[in-house]
Amino acid sequence: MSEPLLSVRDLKTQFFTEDGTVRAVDGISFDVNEGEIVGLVGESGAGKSVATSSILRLVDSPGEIVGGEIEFKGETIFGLEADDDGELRPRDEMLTEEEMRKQIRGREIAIIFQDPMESLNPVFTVGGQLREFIEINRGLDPDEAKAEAIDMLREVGIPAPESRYDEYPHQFSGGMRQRVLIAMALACQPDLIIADEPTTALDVTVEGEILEMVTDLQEKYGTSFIWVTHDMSVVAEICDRVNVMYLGEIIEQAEVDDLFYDTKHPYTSALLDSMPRPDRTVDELRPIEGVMPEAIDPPSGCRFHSRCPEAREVCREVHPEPRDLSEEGEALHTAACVKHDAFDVGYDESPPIDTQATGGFSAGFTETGGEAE
Ligand SMILES: Nc1ncnc2c1ncn2[C@@H]1O[C@H](COP(=O)(O)OP(=O)(O)OP(=O)(O)O)[C@@H](O)[C@H]1O
Ligand code: NI
Repeated sequence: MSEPLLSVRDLKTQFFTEDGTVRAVDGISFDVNEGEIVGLVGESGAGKSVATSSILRLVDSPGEIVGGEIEFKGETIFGLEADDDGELRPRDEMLTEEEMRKQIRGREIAIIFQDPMESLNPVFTVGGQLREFIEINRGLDPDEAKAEAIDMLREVGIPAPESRYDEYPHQFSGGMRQRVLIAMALACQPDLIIADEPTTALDVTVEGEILEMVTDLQEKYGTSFIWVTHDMSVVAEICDRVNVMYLGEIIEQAEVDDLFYDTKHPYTSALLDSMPRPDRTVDELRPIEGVMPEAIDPPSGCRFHSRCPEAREVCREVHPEPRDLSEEGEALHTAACVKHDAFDVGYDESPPIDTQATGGFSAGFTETGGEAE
């Protein structure tokens, strides 16, 4: 197999706040291969955005990447080594801040955010901004860059691109603005586009159209994507492989069909049960019980145990690292859950525990309530 385009190993990013250390990304590993759309999925606060900004080394104080390796096309975006005194310092071959700015960000790795108005300047025309971006990054002269900008607007499905070129961002709908950002991301022909929930704010029809367009463009240009979302139906629609995040960790990683039809982590099952599906009625929808604990003080053992319907005593004690649970000859499928035999820590003998998901509390209340009446 060829080298992955991007490889992330044991990445840790923390925020040093007054209340303590927030372990926003706590040792995640995953790859992105050429031409793949890789999903990063999980509830709000799971660490998806911190993970993607770490890849571009765009973590602001009080945040810091404190460990791990990020390799992109054989170059070291992040990597530490111990010096003679045992202190960790950046490895010599780690790209400098200037190299990140000039070579990587926007050019080789582009990023698209949820809110297009963060990236578009309201006082300049859409076309002007796109043209300038192409001029600067690709060294084209203004006329060539304008022609290219119009082509790109057409490419992302903006009708009458010649006339819309001179309009301002507020004259575009949310969906059209998001298409402009995709055009901008594609304009430098990057190898990787990171999309951080770009369709979350859009209505479902517009979202569907954009996802379809992205799939087409991906095939045409062969660009790799990391697609961040909390929505499993988006994952189903466009991803080849998926990483499920919970409280700073990747708890399951698989090809999209394996994730849906051979789910191995109870959190992934819970996410899937909470999602509307054509083959289910609304009554069958089950929201995930409880709230995600704070990343500043994660639960002991498995971080999901406090909300897990299958939690046992051992889950409170053992912190599982993801393991490959695929059969021989199958694609990689990792999960971090000790209910699988591969972990061999005594799950089967361990007594079940009450959690927010087993109805431990609510069952108690209903019983007493019933008796009182
Ligand atoms: N500047 C910051 N200072 C302190 N904590 C932060 C900061 N930025 C993020 N965090 C914390 O890091 C954790 C991960 O946040 P992140 O934004 O990556 O979540 P997310 O999965 O992208 O969620 P969402 O779906 O809401 O975008 C959260 O606990 C968040 O509170
Ligand atoms: Ni986010």
